[in-house]
Amino acid sequence: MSLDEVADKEASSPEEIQLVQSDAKFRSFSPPPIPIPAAPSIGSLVDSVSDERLDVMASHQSENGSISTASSTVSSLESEKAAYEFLAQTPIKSTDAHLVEFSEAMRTVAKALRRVAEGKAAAQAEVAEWKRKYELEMAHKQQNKIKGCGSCISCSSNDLDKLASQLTLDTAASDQLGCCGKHGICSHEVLQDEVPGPIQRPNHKMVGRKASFKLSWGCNGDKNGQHKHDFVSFEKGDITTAERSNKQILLKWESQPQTVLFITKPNSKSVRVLCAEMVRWLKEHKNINVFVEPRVSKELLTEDSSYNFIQTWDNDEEIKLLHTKVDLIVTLGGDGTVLWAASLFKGPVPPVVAFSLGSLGFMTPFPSEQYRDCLDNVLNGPFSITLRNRLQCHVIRDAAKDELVTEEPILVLNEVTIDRGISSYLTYLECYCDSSFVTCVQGDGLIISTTSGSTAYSLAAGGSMVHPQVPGILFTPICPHSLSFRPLILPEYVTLRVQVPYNSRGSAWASFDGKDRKQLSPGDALICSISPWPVPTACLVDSTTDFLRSIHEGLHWNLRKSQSFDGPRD
Ligand SMILES: NC(=O)c1ccc[n+]([C@@H]2O[C@H](COP(=O)([O-])OP(=O)(O)OC[C@H]3O[C@@H](n4cnc5c(N)ncnc54)[C@H](O)[C@@H]3O)[C@@H](O)[C@H]2O)c1
Ligand SMILES: Nc1ncnc2c1ncn2[C@@H]1O[C@H](COP(=O)(O)OP(=O)(O)OP(=O)(O)O)[C@@H](O)[C@H]1O
Repeated sequence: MSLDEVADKEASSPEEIQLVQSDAKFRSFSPPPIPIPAAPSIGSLVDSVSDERLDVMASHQSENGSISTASSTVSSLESEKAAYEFLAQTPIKSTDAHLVEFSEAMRTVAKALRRVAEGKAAAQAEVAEWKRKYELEMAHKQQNKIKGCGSCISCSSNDLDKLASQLTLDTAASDQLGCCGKHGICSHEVLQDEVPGPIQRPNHKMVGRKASFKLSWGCNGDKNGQHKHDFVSFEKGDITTAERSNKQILLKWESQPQTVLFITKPNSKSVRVLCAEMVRWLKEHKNINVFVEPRVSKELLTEDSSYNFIQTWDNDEEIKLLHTKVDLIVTLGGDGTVLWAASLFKGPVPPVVAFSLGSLGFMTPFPSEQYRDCLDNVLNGPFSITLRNRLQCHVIRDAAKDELVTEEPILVLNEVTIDRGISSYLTYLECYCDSSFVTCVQGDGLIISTTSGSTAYSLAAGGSMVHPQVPGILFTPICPHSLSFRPLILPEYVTLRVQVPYNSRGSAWASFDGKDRKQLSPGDALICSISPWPVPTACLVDSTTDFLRSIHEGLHWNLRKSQSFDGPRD
């Protein structure tokens, strides 16, 4: 008699039959099978009930409040009846235990596979970064072989080799150690004599060599200050802060900038008019080559065919090469236009001069009415910049964890938001920082923000405002359903992993600078770290003055009428 037959015999009520049948069905699908002999005697049947099964039964009994009953049931197992009763009454519970055990084992395997996939993404990012460093170094050496370091008087080739060999640090700043490493950062590394553009328009003027520039770090506004990478000295075993990190960064052209890219807010008449005026002024008064977006090119040419000097692009491949052609980006719009401009560059970004034609303008300090003076100052240089870090975000799909190539990383200047989308359930997210568990988010979602983005969505969700030059990553919950979930600011060198657990009730949605919603299903993860490609934005005055001005004027930060002198005093 098979176990099912035994059970069938004992199960007399329809409910019991159902239970026993479903148990049999489960058993046939359950991968770790309960050892069941084909035609057992009652003795072997009892023997075949594993220790685990007894444990389950014992715990089942103790759960029901009678440990003593459990032991008496164990002893009575020796009787046939008790065995049948046990099988009839507990099959689902015991099989469930196996199923739970099995599914937990599967989850562990899945987790391990996902970790591998995530490690792969991080490794790919690292490999890309090392490749870039290597290519920069090779290009740099090549250039030096050809013509030496003409622009940096005090740099010798020995220094160069020494500096090149120091290219071991991970930070974006240290990446840029080059022939000007002692005194600043040279842009030679990203310059090319010839631009391998895929499609050259016949009537378009070829864009010349990109202008080179140098970055230097001033100290407390001292514009002649020197750039140093070592913020900490530990001579003679004593740790001291050698340099303050909050230095103003200056950009000084070493050759005249020749090409400007315009990025403009769509559907705005005032922007269109201003763009047409600025483009003509730059061409006629500064002899600058101008690139515009295809939409703007159409608009300008429809308006006046004499704009035939402007250049544009036809496809994404050409966008990828823009950074090799463009010396400067001019944006006309609000913060959203700066975000849009940054999103076009998946690698290095030329300096951005942002004119304010929006309502807030945290990242758009230049007044559009004075564009001539502003552009004159920037084209002549030197000018202060804010080096705004971006976050690179990799989405790791649970379903694609075995595939070699993961989805392209997405770069954000403000933040990546993981929220509940249209779902009305709480978002449930597991968060890790490097390999340490951070927390589980249960609420509307989570914002992982750059310090530039600290005044945007993160601020609205209760995060702190942080000077954009501070190297950090903000970790800000959105409406957490917990009283103690305060926002965090983490150091810029960490890698964050946000995972939708398998037992989440629904999907989460990731959006990048408020765009490109991507669904994250249970098992999917998002990995974020600081990108090696910051966005250098030109300052009207300097980084700190511009930042404070934007929070005063844009947000009316801490605006309160002053208390009058007239009243009680100490
Ligand atoms: N509740 C909120 O505050 C909320 C909600 C969704 C998105 N956002 C923000 O909107 C950004 C997208 O901007 P958009 O212009 O494309 O969308 P949008 O047109 O909806 O404008 C969003 C507003 O955020 C401001 N803003 C953008 N970046 C900022 C920054 N770094 N500092 C201060 N203010 C900033 C813009 O000036 C604008 O007023 C997202 O990155 C996100 O930070 C905010
Ligand atoms: N060149 C562009 N192409 C496509 N979309 C753009 C472009 N520039 C800006 N946008 C989009 O247009 C929207 C509005 O832009 P922006 O924030 O600059 O203007 P605004 O809303 O008038 O300014 P503010 O937000 O300061 O009031 C943003 O969502 C942005 O992504």
